[in-house]
Amino acid sequence: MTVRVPAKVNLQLSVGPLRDDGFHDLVNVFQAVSLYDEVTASESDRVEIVCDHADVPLGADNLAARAAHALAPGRGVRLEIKKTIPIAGGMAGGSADAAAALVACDALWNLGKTREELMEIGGALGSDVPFALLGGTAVGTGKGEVLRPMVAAGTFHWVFALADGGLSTPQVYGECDRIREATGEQAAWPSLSGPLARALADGDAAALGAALVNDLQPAAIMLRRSLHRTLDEGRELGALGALVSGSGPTCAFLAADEMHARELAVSLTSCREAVVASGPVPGAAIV
Ligand SMILES: C[C@](O)(CO)[C@H](O)COP(=O)(O)OP(=O)(O)OC[C@H]1O[C@@H](n2ccc(N)nc2=O)[C@H](O)[C@@H]1O
Ligand SMILES: Nc1ncnc2c1ncn2[C@@H]1O[C@H](COP(=O)(O)OP(=O)(O)OP(=O)(O)O)[C@@H](O)[C@H]1O
Repeated sequence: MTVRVPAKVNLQLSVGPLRDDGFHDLVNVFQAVSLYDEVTASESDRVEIVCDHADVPLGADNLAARAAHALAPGRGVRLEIKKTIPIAGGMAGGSADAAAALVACDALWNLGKTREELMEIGGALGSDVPFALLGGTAVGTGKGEVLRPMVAAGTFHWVFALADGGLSTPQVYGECDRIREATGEQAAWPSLSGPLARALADGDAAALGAALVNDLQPAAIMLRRSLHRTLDEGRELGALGALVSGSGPTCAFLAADEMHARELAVSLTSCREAVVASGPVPGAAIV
């Protein structure tokens, strides 16, 4: 049972005040993009993780293993993960694998859960997991797990500048809080950007590029200064919009069309690798 699952980019990541449970209330506009991991589930007497990437943990802390356990505690499965989504890159790779494992195990074990039921289980594993099951373009509130699909016309063309090494998501949120405290900035209650929603509905890449926003960006740059140069380089090369993806360190650039995306990708020099992708695409699905 093989499931293909997309990465995400955050088009609007507005971070509200820190809650008592250690999470922040968000307005989080996700778009699923055509960079995919694949998870294959097969019968086994224990939970067993195999992965083609050395940086991914193979124990019970692997998000795919946690997903299998959440679906049917004590039941065995072999989960083979093929990674393309950067690890700790701000594109929800681990969450994507958890979503894929939920879909693959549900099918392998004939559990017949609805997508909504899987999203509910996924939400307890990580804030980004429900969106990896839904795909498309959607706005997440709460921790990011309460999702409402958004209208997006046409296809948007992206370039992702992949960095060496990752950034820890809790550390980036913590740095965001630290900066706010140091500057005396009060975290505003977040709301969906009207210009962003209109740009999506109109399929207007230039307007979307101008509306992209990520409140975690200053924190990610503080922890990885080189991101500033990468973002500047993309803007100088004519990107319609440039921002850190989620908690980083991947940088996302919006291009005018497919050709523009390819040109941008080959011209970027201040990153390990630049890849092109388009969105929106569907969420985790059996292939
Ligand atoms: C940065 C984003 O990727 C944007 O989509 C997400 O907000 C993070 O989602 P995720 O990786 O699934 O994160 P989780 O595993 O749920 O949470 C990891 C840690 O990130 C911080 N966190 C996450 C989500 C949220 N709304 N507020 C937070 O402060 C918390 O410190 C939490 O302990
Ligand atoms: N299947 C998995 N793939 C990648 N990382 C995993 C997986 N399971 C657990 N992890 C752990 O989770 C950490 C974060 O990985 P992940 O790739 O999900 O980060 P991310 O893309 O920045 O997440 P997000 O965008 O949701 O904040 C890794 O450093 C790794 O130790």
